[in-house]
Amino acid sequence: MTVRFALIGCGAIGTALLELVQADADLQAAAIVVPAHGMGQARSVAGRLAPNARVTQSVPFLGVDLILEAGGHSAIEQHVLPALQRGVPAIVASVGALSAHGLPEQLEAAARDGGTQVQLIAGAIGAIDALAAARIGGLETVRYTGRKPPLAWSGTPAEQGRELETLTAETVIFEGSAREAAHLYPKNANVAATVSLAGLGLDRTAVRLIADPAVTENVHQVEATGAFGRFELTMRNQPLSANPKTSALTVYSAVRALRGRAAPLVI
Ligand SMILES: NC(=O)C1=CN([C@@H]2O[C@H](COP(=O)(O)OP(=O)(O)OC[C@H]3O[C@@H](n4cnc5c(N)ncnc54)[C@H](OP(=O)(O)O)[C@@H]3O)[C@@H](O)[C@H]2O)C=CC1
Ligand SMILES: O=C([O-])CC(=O)C(=O)O
Repeated sequence: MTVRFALIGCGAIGTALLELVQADADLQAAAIVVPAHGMGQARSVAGRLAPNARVTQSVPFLGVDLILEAGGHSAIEQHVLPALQRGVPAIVASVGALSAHGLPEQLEAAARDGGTQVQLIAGAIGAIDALAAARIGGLETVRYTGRKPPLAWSGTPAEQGRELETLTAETVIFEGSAREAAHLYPKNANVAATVSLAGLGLDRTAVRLIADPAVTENVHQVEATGAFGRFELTMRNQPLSANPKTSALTVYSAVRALRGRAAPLVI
């Protein structure tokens, strides 16, 4: 069975994903969906990595079995909700978008109306299976700390009142709930949203974000306690050269989710 997918967004994740799946016999990039100003660049990526894909500004009505979103928060309302309503299943990378009040419920309603399902990928973090399972027994505390090199926070509120390029010591740039973190840092705190949605929820998950000149990786730490016991997780992820805000593991997580739709055995 060949799964024909539409890729939403053709930036760092989208391009690296196309590169990894181009030789997969049972996956076919049927469409690449981008904003008007991104059509030229997406055509050039398609020419190199997905010559049979249509480059469009909206998900085609025909010939698409699945959509994979890697376009940013705005792509959820623009492309994912309508696709779900028409019965097309979706895999979502921009999990932080679900920090908007009402959006998780809208996604659920759209998927229910379309008789389909939306999958949020684990992305740059691990142990989401353990956390979601632990929730069933009852969680007490979940803490998430995201630590990245200073320049990975450029173009974010972390720049207010400080020069990221000249930081000499680790600096806490945010402390608060996962909901606030995901809202304020849409390109850097998707993991905060993922951890909270799997665990204690967007408002009860404590988040710290740190700009640290001593690290070269994107470091994600989760500490959880509950009836299951406790765990501490540290991920030291290599950033993508095309976008240092984003870890390479996010791409692998998206590819894994995609391959899982075509594979006869899934782990
Ligand atoms: N779940 C996780 O663990 C992680 C999730 N992410 C999220 O994944 C998403 C993609 O990341 P990444 O590839 O690194 O980001 P990039 O900025 O490299 O690529 C995103 C691309 O999508 C385009 N785009 C913007 N809006 C839309 C839209 N409405 N429809 C289609 N395309 C759109 C952008 O265009 P333009 O630049 O012109 O706006 C850009 O080309 C981001 O939301 C990011 O925050 C990232 C890392 C981890
Ligand atoms: O890719 C990462 O390391 C995490 C990230 O950007 C996010 O949580 O949005």
